[in-house]
Amino acid sequence: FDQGKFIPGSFSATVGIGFTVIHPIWDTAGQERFRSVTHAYYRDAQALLLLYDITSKSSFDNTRAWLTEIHEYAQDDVVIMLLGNKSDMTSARAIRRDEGEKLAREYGVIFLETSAKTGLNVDEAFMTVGKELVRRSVQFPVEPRLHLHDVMQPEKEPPGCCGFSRN
Ligand SMILES: Nc1nc2c(ncn2[C@@H]2O[C@H](COP(=O)(O)OP(=O)(O)OP(=O)(O)O)[C@@H](O)[C@H]2O)c(=O)[nH]1
Repeated sequence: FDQGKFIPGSFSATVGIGFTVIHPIWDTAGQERFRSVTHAYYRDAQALLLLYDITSKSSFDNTRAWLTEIHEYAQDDVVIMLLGNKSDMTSARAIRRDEGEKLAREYGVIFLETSAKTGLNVDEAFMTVGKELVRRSVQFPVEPRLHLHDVMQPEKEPPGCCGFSRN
């Protein structure tokens, strides 16, 4: 997915294809069988976008399991966004918007309905996550974990004049 839309024909089971905007973006596979692999991807993530398909009840039910698991494994201050994707497929809709909103409220995460096909709310989703990351970094600035003096060697006296000797 690129420039607010998905690229037709470019879909496959994905376990880590990404591109760089500010931070790397990883699209991990949502299937159960990849769950143990995906821990590694999202454990240190600052933001997570969790997508379900509004035409699929099972995909919606699956996001509840993901939200529970993310609470356990992800960083405490991670920004989580729940996205109900395929909102263009109105006639096949299986999950109402208010059901998505309710789930998001339950887990205290941000919610939007998107369409990767038409681009509806795709930019908004990334902008909202970006703004929330900035807001949190201003509100709760993170102490640097590594201090320069921890890694710098103390300056040593040069061994004699000019640092070399002649035989
Ligand atoms: N109409 C419509 N189709 C979409 C939309 N987003 C994705 N699709 C289609 O849905 C199918 C699955 O898309 P993927 O992006 O591979 O789904 P996924 O959940 O990431 O699948 P995995 O890579 O297995 O995790 C593809 O045929 C896409 O073309 C959307 O917003 N609207």
